[in-house]
Amino acid sequence: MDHKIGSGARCAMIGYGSWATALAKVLTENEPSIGWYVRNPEVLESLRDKGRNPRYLSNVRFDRTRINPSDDLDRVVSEADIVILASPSAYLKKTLETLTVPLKEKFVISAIKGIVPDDYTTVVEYMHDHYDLSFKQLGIITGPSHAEEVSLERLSYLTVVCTDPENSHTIGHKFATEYIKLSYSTDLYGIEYATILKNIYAVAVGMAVGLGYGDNFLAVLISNSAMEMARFLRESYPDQRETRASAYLGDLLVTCYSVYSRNRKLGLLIGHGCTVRDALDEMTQVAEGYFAADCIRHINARHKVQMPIADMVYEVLYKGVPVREAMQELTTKLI
Ligand SMILES: NC(=O)C1=CN([C@@H]2O[C@H](COP(=O)(O)OP(=O)(O)OC[C@H]3O[C@@H](n4cnc5c(N)ncnc54)[C@H](OP(=O)(O)O)[C@@H]3O)[C@@H](O)[C@H]2O)C=CC1
Ligand SMILES: O=C(CO)COP(=O)(O)O
Repeated sequence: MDHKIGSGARCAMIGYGSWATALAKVLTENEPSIGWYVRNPEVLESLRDKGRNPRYLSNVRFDRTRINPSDDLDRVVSEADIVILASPSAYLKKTLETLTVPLKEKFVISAIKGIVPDDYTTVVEYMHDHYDLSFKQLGIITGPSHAEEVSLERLSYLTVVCTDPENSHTIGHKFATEYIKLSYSTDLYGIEYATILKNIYAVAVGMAVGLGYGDNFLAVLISNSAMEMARFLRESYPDQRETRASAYLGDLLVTCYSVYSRNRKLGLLIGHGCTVRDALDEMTQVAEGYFAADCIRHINARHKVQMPIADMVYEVLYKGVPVREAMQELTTKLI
């Protein structure tokens, strides 16, 4: 396979949470038809009969002639050229467990912002290692983009990352609408880790807000988070990259500030005094930062990058350190 994507390449969405639903909406603005793997019978029936996902972003109405929802993963994948992974990272393995057809001839795009737990690898690394895919047939779609705003057609920027810029542009054209603008990059490693780290920092910001810290401190916490992210990328995988671009800094900012952010909400609940267990139980959507805090700690044991903010989040989430004490200690390490 030469890994060149043709403009007529057919897309399949894997997952039916809020991000999968938002991306499917965007794709169907341009694509005559997309495949869609939906495991949940209630969601499947509703998408087929009413063109609506009853569980996530139920405000979105799909043109039913443009979606092909199915609970047959093999069929959905067989009929596609581009497979878009959009389930939470923690359920990726479970989501793909019924797949028996090979992915070797496909282009696989991750829309996931998390680490595969237990494996301690990013989604791109996981697909490369376990499905024998070349990095040339793997990509990312990301950016500061809450599903809720995308569903309301509020202007958002997405970045497509592939090793081959021509492939990025072919994919990007499929997502370009009046309310979605595209950027492109080849920094697979840096952007994927940025999407993971920003979730941990948003948990830290939520904690600080919940504890009663003000805007002045939040600005310091977020600017230090941006530096910590850049330091991790520089020291773990040096490359020419502009970490102030929207796929890095922009995504960090939106996740730290937006009321839609699930990671910020998790931190907020803990800052307000919930136990970690109660806060997780309270969440109705996935906060990837919870899993990422543990995974990054594990991965960073190799790189030994100074990460006081990620360490603080880990200590609170996994070691039972009281959040007020941990945040107080962190304040002595920020500049
Ligand atoms: N939401 C957003 O704005 C954005 C999200 N992302 C990323 O997209 C990815 C998906 O997140 P998002 O769509 O928001 O998640 P949601 O919380 O909206 O949806 C979670 C999905 O996971 C499924 N799920 C829950 N528990 C299990 C389980 N035990 N086994 C299998 N599947 C399960 C849910 O199915 P069910 O309802 O049946 O339980 C649902 O389809 C994440 O990596 C996130 O970081 C990226 C950009 C923006
Ligand atoms: O990645 C996101 C926005 O760009 C979504 O962040 P949350 O998962 O914290 O809601």
